[in-house]
Amino acid sequence: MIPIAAPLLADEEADAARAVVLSGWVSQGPQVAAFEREFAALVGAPHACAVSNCTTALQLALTALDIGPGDEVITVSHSFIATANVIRHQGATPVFVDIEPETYNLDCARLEEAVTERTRAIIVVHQMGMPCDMAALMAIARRRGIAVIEDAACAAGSQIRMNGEWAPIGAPHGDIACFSFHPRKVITTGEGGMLTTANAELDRKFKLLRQHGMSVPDTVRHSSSSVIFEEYVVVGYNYRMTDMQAAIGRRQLERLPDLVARRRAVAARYAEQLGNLEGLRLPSEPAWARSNWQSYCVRLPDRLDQRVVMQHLLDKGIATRRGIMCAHREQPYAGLNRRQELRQSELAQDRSILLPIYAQMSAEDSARVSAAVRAEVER
Ligand SMILES: C[C@H]1O[C@H](OP(=O)(O)OP(=O)(O)OC[C@H]2O[C@@H](n3cnc4c(=O)[nH]c(N)nc43)[C@H](O)[C@@H]2O)[C@@H](O)[C@@H](O)[C@@H]1N
Ligand SMILES: O=C(O)CCC(=O)C(=O)O
Repeated sequence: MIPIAAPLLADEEADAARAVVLSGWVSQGPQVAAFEREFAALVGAPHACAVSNCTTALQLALTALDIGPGDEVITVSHSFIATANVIRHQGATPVFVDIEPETYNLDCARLEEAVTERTRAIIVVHQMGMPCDMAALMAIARRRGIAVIEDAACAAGSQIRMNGEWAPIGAPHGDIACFSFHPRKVITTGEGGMLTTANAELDRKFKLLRQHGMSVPDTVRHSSSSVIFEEYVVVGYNYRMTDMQAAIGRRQLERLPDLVARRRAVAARYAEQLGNLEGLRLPSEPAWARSNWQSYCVRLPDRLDQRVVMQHLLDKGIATRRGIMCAHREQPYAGLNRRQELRQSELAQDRSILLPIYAQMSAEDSARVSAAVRAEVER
């Protein structure tokens, strides 16, 4: 069976987790602090804050920006449902903008028509690891005074060229970037997330909010020679990452450049093997983007039925997924007023499929997938 995805975890990660277990300190502690420092350095961000997953990272981002009832947050419907859910959980209103079919990312040409005087933030998704056009987006956001949160759940290791310079996603290019370390992502800690920002005050808020609003962290009190009484200065959450997870994350970070290089090689093989198929549209990078290829999404010819193609591939032992879901088609969002048609989002969900891609995928396996796709298209 060729899976849709597979994390690359080995002895290094197992040994790192074992060492933490045997150390006796397993909750958020020195490993989390080191993981934050190393992640910040890798993406070129002044600050990083580790949390339990990317969904809680997005929630903290909105909370730190004081987004709540009466506020509107612009995002895409075409994303994993957590992107919309975090807006709803704040009591704010998600406003969906359509995507551009080439990158599956927010169509910046459709952005301004969705802005109102209530728009407080944009959650822009770097979908499947492909950077969104941040130059175009930030020009609009800055002009209109709207905060920008990057949902970089899939985008650790992706790069964008801004003002002539290549930079990792997460620098950040908006106000806050949020990452996921779910096993379906390029690097994993089982569950896990990270917020990066250049704003020290926002970082201070994230670190307070993730740990119950506690004024002096338990780690500090634990190693203090004088008695300290902590206070609880805001209504916080428990969104901590454990030291076992962080220790695994540190080993995964060391692998990140190699993991991305290997995924890029798999994507290049797909492009070569599937490039000349009539009616099949392959993903491609704009000149200013380098994807980590978290997912490889192909748009099927209109005459093919997505589910039938997926079943034929599964019958041959090849797992796929349908195009990224659209939140506006799910029950919790069915009654939401829509400000624009989401035609490209719906077409992307209904007419695309995600092919298997992971760092350790053999050339033989990607050739098998390509041959199976070719058979469907030429059927
Ligand atoms: C591109 C999108 O990818 C993912 O969406 P998706 O539709 O592929 O998600 P799901 O179908 O729920 O996929 C999760 C899959 O991720 C794999 N997976 C999940 N957890 C594990 C794991 O621990 N080990 C291994 N080996 N594989 C794991 C399984 O194949 C599982 O089916 C999500 O991560 C989205 O957030 C993302 N936008
Ligand atoms: O639950 C999932 O499938 C993905 C969610 C995720 O990536 C996260 O919250 O970190």
